[in-house]
Parts: sequence; C-alpha cells; structure tokens
Amino acid sequence: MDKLLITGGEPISGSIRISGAKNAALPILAATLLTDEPVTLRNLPHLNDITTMIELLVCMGVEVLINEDMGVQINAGTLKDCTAPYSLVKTMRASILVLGPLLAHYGEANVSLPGGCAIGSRPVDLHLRGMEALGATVAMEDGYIKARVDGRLQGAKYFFDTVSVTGTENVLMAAVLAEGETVIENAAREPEVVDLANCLVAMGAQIEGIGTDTMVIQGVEKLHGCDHTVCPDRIEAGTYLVAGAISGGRVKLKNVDPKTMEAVLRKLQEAGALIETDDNSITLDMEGRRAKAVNVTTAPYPAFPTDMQAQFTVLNAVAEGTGTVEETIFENRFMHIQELSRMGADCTIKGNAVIISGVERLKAAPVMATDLRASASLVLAGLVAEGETMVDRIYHIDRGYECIEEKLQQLGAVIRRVAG
Ligand SMILES: CC(=O)N[C@H]1[C@@H](OP(=O)(O)OP(=O)(O)OC[C@H]2O[C@@H](n3ccc(=O)[nH]c3=O)[C@H](O)[C@@H]2O)O[C@H](CO)[C@@H](O)[C@@H]1O
Ligand SMILES: C=C(OP(=O)(O)O)C(=O)O
Repeated sequence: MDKLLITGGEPISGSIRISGAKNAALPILAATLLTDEPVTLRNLPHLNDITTMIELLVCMGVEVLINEDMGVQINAGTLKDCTAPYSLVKTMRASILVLGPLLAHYGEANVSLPGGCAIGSRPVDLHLRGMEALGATVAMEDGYIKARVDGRLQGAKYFFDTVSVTGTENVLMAAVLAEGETVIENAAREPEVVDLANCLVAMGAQIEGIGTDTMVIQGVEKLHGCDHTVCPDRIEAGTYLVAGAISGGRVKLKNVDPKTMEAVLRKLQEAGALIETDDNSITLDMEGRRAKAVNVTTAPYPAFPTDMQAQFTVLNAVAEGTGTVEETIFENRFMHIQELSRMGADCTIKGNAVIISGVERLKAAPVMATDLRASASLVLAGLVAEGETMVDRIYHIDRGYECIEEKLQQLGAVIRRVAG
C-alpha cells in the first residue's frame, strides 16, 4: 500500500489549479445512463472514484471514449445489463447513484446495497422510498436492491425527512424521465446537486427551483446528449486553503467558484486570513501570522460542510486559543482525532463535538488514514509537524484528491509518495 512521507515546517505558498469536483462528476457520470446519445464530459478529475464509476458503466455495457481534446465521451446507448455488482459498489458508495437513472430509463435496476463505512452507517432508505414514491417496486434480494417499474415512473411529491445529497440526486435523475410532475421537497442545495441539475437541463430535462430546497420537475419522454464541464471541487479548494492558513502562507487557487465556498471562507477570515476573490480564483494570505482557533458546526449547504471539518480540526490544533468542531451530519466522523493526538494535538471528544486547544507545534508520527477527509487532515498536520510524518493507507486520499503530492510540492511542501 502506498504511503505519503511529509517533512513538516516548510511555508506553504504559491498557486495551483483546482480540479473538477468528485461529488459532481459522480452523479453526472450516472446521469449519462438516462440517454441513448453520447454525452461529453470535461474537467473530470483523475481520481480512483471516477475510475470506479467509469468501470461500473463499462461493466453494464456503456462505451467510454477519450476525445482528442481530453473530453470523455460516454455512450450509454450500448447498455446491456442493469446491474451494479457488489465488487464495484463495495469500493464506492456513490455507485448507488445509478439506481435512479437505470430505473427511469430501463424500468429495472439491480444495485448491490452499499455497506456501512468509516464515517457512519449511511443508510439509503430515503433513496429507496423516493423510488417507491415514483411508482417503483423495490425489494431486497441477496444483498441487492432490485427496483422495477412497468412502463414509466409516475411523477409525485416527495419530501426528504433528512436532507440527503445523493438521495436528492437519485430522485431527481429518476424524476426527469417520469410521466408528469415531480416535486422534491427538502432537497439538498449543494453546488454539486446544482451542477447535476444543470447538466440534466442541458440534456433536455425540465427542472425548476435548481439550487433551492424545492425542485419541480416536468418529466420528459427522452433526454439527449450534451457537452458539460464539471464544476470545481470546493472541498479540494478548501483543503489547500487550510494548508496555507496553518503555515502562515499565501496560496492562490485557480479554477474555483468562491460563491460556493462562503461558509468556509468566512471561517478562514475569522481565523485571521486575508481573503481575496474574483470570479474563478481565491487568494488566501496569512502574512506570516498564526491562525486563531474557530468554532464550526457542520450542516447541509449553505452551512459549513462536513467534508471540511477534519481539515479545520487541524487548523485549530495549531491555532492560538481553543475551538470546537461540531459534527451534525455523520455519527462517526472523528476517526482522525486519535491519530492527530498521536502527533501532539490537544483534542477532547464530547458527544458529537471535539474541543481542540491549539499547540505551538505538532510532532511527526506514523499515522493511518481511515477515510478520505480524515486522510487529508493527517497530510495537513504533517505539513506543519516537526519531523517526517508517514501517512499510511492513502488509497482513501486517492479517492478524492487529484495529484495531491504534486500540488503540495508546487506550493513548496516537502512530500513524496512511496510505493508499499
Ligand atoms: C458522493 C457524495 O456526494 N458524497 C457526499 C454526500 O454523501 P451522501 O449523499 O451519502 O450523504 P447524505 O447527504 O445522504 O447524508 C446526510 C445524512 O442523511 C442520512 N441519510 C442519507 C440517506 C438516506 O437514505 N438515509 C439517511 O438517513 C445520512 O446517514 C447522513 O446522516 O453528502 C455528504 C454530506 O454532505 C458528503 O459528506 C459526501 O461527501
Ligand atoms: C465522504 C465523502 O465521499 P463519499 O460520499 O463518496 O464517501 C467525501 O467526499 O468526503
């Protein structure tokens, strides 16, 4: 298993380009199943999760071509099998996103039930109830979700008891080909849901209320191909901004959308960062100062994202003062705390919150990554720790950070990957 070795203490400064968003690219790849025509996608990040989703499409019979201009052309008109097998679903929960498109387009979907994972139990009951609300029958057989509908799905009103990002995306993708009107209430408003909805509109879908908590969809009989550029990854961007903030550095990010990052940018300003933005770039400058501790509470967009809390725990770990990170989305997203404590962080978990008192300097240690953002937090900690930190099990990081060591090297970090 590959490892990352990081020698801490170098100032993190410079400029990098942010990649396309994993969490937008995954549902958009699934959405290509809604049409028999080719869809061209641009700005797809080179990540293990994207490869897994493409493998999943290919194993169902979909054709995938890389164009000369690096657009990826996906032709689902060749689909032969509506099954998402356990061997692929087990490595990536987002495989559940093929459920809505398969059911809406082919009247049939067999999707292995994703298991629990390192951040909580993560049920998919709301996805399934959404499909039932649209007229599907859903059964569990041998660990597979088997969803069926005779003819077309039927438009309906569906209220999400809990705001769910992939749940909203799945029901939205099912609704665009349903007969009649669907109203999705308490919908997720994350920028990645908006990017998916915009791609669906480019494919001929009729959706109102994009970016609000109520989407109204008039189902159409057929969708067509389109050319879509995936939005920038606000979580990758936030992670590199924290790298600048904890090291007193100056970091400029290109190809970002600052409007989708307001909660994170506000907290960085509260921590003492000077932030400048224009339409597609963000510059953070600490002017050599130490960050001040901040309190954050995760909640659905537009509030502070759960995918950024581990990184802000590291910010607090080396900041001046004491800050609290409260997690309200997932029940078990503090797996990195024990590892950070081994590097000298002063953290106390109390229920769904962690109280962190900043120390002057963390100390390098061998640490183990347990999930994607936990891994990112350990790399951040390594950047400011005294000595050489070894982060093991970085396959988690490769699910979500494109060329992380190259990008950090570009910002001045001393980091290398060792094959193991
Ligand atoms: C691929 C992708 O986009 N992943 C993101 C997505 O995950 P994902 O879409 O899986 O997360 P959800 O928004 O669905 O989860 C929110 C909460 O709802 C609960 N829930 C969800 C569905 C359901 O059927 N029943 C249920 O109880 C979950 O356990 C969790 O407590 O949103 C999360 C919350 O912003 C992010 O951390 C993930 O990075
Ligand atoms: C939890 C995440 O992803 P996923 O939902 O794909 O596990 C994440 O991106 O932080």
